[in-house]
Amino acid sequence: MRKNVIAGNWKMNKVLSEAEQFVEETKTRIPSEEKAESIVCAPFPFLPVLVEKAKGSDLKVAAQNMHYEDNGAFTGEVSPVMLKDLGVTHVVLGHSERREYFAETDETVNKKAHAAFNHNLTPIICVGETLEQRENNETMNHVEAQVKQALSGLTEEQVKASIIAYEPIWAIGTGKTATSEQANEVCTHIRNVVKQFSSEEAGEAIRLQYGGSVKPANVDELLSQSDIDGALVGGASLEADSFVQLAEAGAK
Ligand SMILES: O=C(CO)COP(=O)(O)O
Repeated sequence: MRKNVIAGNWKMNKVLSEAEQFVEETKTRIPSEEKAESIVCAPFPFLPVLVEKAKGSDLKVAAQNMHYEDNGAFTGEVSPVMLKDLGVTHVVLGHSERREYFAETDETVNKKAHAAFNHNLTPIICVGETLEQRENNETMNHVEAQVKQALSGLTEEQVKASIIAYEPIWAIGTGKTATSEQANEVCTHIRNVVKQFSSEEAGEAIRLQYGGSVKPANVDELLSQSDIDGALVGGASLEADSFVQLAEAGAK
């Protein structure tokens, strides 16, 4: 049985005091780690404080991006070495907003996935199609190419440990959720792609999240689907009560 993983992606929101308050309010209310994984993906400046605050609880702290090099002349960037040193456990890679606004490519996502594993960080790799691609029936091919390139060169064990978030771009922040059938159809395809690309076992083990206007009212239906093992949540993860409800849904 794959354990659900519920991750709140705060994007560029909150100030430190609000972030601290969120962790204070949620860390004792989320389900135990044996039942579901609960993660907050916070802006870089909050990470050390949040890791410290979440210590001893089941809440994990993730970064929303990182560079693939360990160190060097990359002004403004943050390395996997720095994240690991802080006690961060997961890192979101290739979010569609980074692909669109910050020139993230499948190639850099792949380099970052390798860098994450080199430093014992679990990557949450985002893939998904635009509305135009969906309307042109290109969803499956597009997502398949993104998945194959992101996972290229990883070992079977690394593929098994990866998390892929399927986030149709047209459903992000729009209030338009993919139907649970639409979401599952793509996740099933991703799982089959991983089975062919890596191994049957890796395809069974890898966890696939859905993201795009997930909220407490639709999360149960999405998580009940055969190939959806969690959610990557933007807007509805910003409030403590809503995040706790989502995390609880992951443990059902
Ligand atoms: O991009 C997302 C999570 O990474 C989804 O955002 P929303 O849940 O706000 O649609």
